[in-house]
Amino acid sequence: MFPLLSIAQARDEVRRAITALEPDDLEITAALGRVLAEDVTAAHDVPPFPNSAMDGFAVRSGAAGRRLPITGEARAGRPAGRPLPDGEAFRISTGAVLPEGADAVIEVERVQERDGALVTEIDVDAARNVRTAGEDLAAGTVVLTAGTRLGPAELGVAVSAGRGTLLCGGIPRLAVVATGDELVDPGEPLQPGQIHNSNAVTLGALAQQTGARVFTVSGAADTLDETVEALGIALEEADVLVVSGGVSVGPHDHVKPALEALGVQQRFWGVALRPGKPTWFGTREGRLVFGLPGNPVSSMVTFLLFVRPALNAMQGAAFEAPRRTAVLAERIARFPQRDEAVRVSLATAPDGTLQARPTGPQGSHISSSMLGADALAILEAGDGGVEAGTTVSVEPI
Ligand SMILES: Nc1nc2c(c(=O)[nH]1)N[C@H]1C(S)=C(S)[C@@H](COP(=O)(O)OP(=O)(O)OC[C@H]3O[C@@H](n4cnc5c(N)ncnc54)[C@H](O)[C@@H]3O)O[C@H]1N2
Ligand code: MOO
Repeated sequence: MFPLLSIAQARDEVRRAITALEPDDLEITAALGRVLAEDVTAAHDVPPFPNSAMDGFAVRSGAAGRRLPITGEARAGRPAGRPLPDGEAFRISTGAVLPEGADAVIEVERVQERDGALVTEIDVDAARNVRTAGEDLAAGTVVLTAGTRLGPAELGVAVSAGRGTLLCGGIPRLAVVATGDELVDPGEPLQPGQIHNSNAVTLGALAQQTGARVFTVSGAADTLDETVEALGIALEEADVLVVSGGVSVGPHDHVKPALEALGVQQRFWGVALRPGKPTWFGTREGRLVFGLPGNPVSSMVTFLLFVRPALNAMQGAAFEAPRRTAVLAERIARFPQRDEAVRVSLATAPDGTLQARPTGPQGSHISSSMLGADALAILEAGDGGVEAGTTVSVEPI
């Protein structure tokens, strides 16, 4: 396993092995959660025309107390069709085109209406209740950039900008194989020595959350033959294969020899990271294979640090989310040999600083330490501890 790579070196190895997937041209209703593979430019001004922000009357600006005959109407989708003559008012609905000749809208509740005319109750300044063309999105400007993950708001902006389809990064096809004789499916009773296979569920869920299509989740017993068979089947279809467990140095750890037998080329094995030391990474013809340590926290942390960036980049998004800094709310003992990814919850202190508080005991088997974790605080290896009040680097989960 030696020499151990640093987290950054291991990530560089992963980054180098990635090829972005072929993009898909998608109907916009099918693009939620996908990564934009092109810049989106506003095809026209949004709003496309000056319009009213209120139900009321289109008028020329002027002092209170004017009497203006109501001689036309502009409704949403049905413009008045002629300019507003001086000294008159057009009835207007919210969102209707402001007629030429008008420069303001007076709300219906600010006028007295009698005998086909209105009397203004207030001074009306120019531009009152008028939404100008392009005030939201100006024609020709880039409103969304390639690499953006598309949520409901992004889809709405793209539609307003004139788009009905979007070019989106491809979806990685991902397989999870959990290895170990001790594993039992969720909800099944446990016999002596058995545990529930939680990693298959957490890793599949993390992959789905990162935009991958998890097409198979399977298990393999601790024999070389069965491991080769399960990994071989998964590799047929997968862009990314995630294997849980069996990557350490035990006599029943068959993942590495199995991958070797399947022609997967090792890129690294071993990272100076706690939890996650025995993390393994290899490739076969552009397919990525991650062997993640079996401890439940180790597998989640190494997924977040290595697999998630790869999935993001394959879809055309940034490889890593930018790190932030936070102030430690409690002292943390340091680990002498490896950098440590401490699960922390984040909160903003009254003075505005971001505070990071460990989620509790940090053993790699304490799956509950992932509950309520907002980020991984990356602490450098060393002696002693990192005191409360120290600024540390955190990676959002
Ligand atoms: N002699 C040494 N032993 C170990 C070393 C070492 O350097 N020298 N490293 C330790 C570290 S660190 C880790 S992490 C683990 C990783 O081992 P494996 O990846 O081979 O994982 P397993 O041995 O298969 O399992 C470890 C642990 O996790 C539980 N597990 C496994 N799969 C699942 C699953 N799908 N769902 C839930 N829990 C799972 C398993 O029962 C074990 O308790 O190795 C150390 N040993
Ligand atoms: O590196 Mo292991 O993942 O400490 O528990």
